[in-house]
Amino acid sequence: MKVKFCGLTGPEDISVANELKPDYVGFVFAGKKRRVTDEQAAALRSLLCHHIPAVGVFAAEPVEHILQLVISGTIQVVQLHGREDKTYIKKLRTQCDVPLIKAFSVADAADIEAAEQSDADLILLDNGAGGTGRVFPWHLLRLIKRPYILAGGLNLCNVKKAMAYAPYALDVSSGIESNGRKDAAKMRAFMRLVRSQ
Ligand SMILES: O=C(O)c1ccccc1N[C@@H]1O[C@H](COP(=O)(O)O)[C@@H](O)[C@H]1O
Repeated sequence: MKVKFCGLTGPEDISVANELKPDYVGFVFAGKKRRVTDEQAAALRSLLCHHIPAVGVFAAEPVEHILQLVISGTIQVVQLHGREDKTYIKKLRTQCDVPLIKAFSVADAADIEAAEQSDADLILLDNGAGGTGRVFPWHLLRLIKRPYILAGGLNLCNVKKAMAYAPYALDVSSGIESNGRKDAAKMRAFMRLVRSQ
């Protein structure tokens, strides 16, 4: 099962990622808590093992900005975490040829249905606006019929249960932090739990 470590902000986080080799790392260009500037993200990308794709996480970002980050090689995958509609996705697709992840906040069966109809390459199921550290009602996952990334409140206590739903990937941010910063011990423990399966 694939793993994405999201919201990396410092060189020390990248060292741990290079050691653990998650399938993706995420740089957040949205919200306040984990937001990085273009320059910070470019510096982090230059330290990151070149086999690990960097995912840019955005919320209703101008397409031109995303394009700049793709062209400069700062990010290799785009994750849309806002209310981007089909027109936005079409515009992005015509201008940049990278895998596209669309996040959906899940509260009920209608949200699952909306996610299933997405034009994105992969859908990501989350609770709320992203980075909240809260889970959504996982029993709704039995309704989903396409591969998905499971996000929202994953941590060392619930990751095994999450894996039983067999998502394409697990995406974790808050659950591998202590005092608002990435915690190397939690990152290692999370990866151990996933890879020991
Ligand atoms: O992490 C953030 O600060 C963030 C801000 C705005 C949009 C998305 C954000 N992160 C995404 O949130 C999920 C899960 O986070 P958590 O494990 O519940 O903290 C993940 O997809 C991040 O990419």
